[in-house]
Amino acid sequence: MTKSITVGVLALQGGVIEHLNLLRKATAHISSASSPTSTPQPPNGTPEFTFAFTEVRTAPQLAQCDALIIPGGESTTMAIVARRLGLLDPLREFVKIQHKPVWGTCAGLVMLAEQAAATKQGGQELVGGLDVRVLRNRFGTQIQSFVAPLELPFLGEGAAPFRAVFIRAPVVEEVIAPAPVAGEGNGGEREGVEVLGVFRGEGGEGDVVAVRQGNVFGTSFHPELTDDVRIHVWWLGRVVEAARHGGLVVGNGV
Ligand SMILES: NC(=O)CC[C@H](N)C(=O)O
Repeated sequence: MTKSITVGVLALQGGVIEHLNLLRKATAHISSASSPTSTPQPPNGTPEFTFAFTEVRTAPQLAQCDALIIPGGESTTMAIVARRLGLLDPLREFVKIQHKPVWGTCAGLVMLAEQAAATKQGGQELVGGLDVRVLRNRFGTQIQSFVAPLELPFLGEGAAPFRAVFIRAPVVEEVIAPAPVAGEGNGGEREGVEVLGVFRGEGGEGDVVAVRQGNVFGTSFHPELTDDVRIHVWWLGRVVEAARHGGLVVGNGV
């Protein structure tokens, strides 16, 4: 039987439509090579999954979702609106108790961090889920926005660099719970944080701009502002994997 996977984009503020557009475009690339349809297909021709993409503004809408994107925008505003709509605790439950796949871009990455430095006075509320501390606005103000080629090995060996768009972007300044090195267990607890992308600007030592911890993925930059579907395709692949395993994305392998 075909299973429907509902992917939400948190639509309180920020780049919602751009993500929805690229998600729709990405589905064309999820199919197996032998069946050029918009959904993954087993050999007998019945799609294993179909995707539905939807905007999320309320807790009941979130409850319909199998996976969620928190877009770029302004994390302080998003947190205030989420609090008013009673969405903060349902979001925390979605990420940290139900372990559903979640991807945060830019402000979304800030929301998914357990800690944020350079927050506004009095702090800001976060959803959490990634054991990292982010530093907001690492690359300056809006007019200092830039595009730079970024090597992302998780996109495959020899993958062309990704044109990464940085707009008042945060960086991961500290990984609080790193992924264990091969051979070392992590005591059966939740898996650690894998660094999936490092940006090396001029003279810089390298800024961590893409991380994953189990079901939670975060990027400092904005793939939805390009026409490059590769990261959306990769992430939807992880969502399909999670659906096959009944929720949690298992293991650290990418
Ligand atoms: N483009 C963005 O999403 C900017 C993020 C913003 N600086 C924040 O901290 O929320």
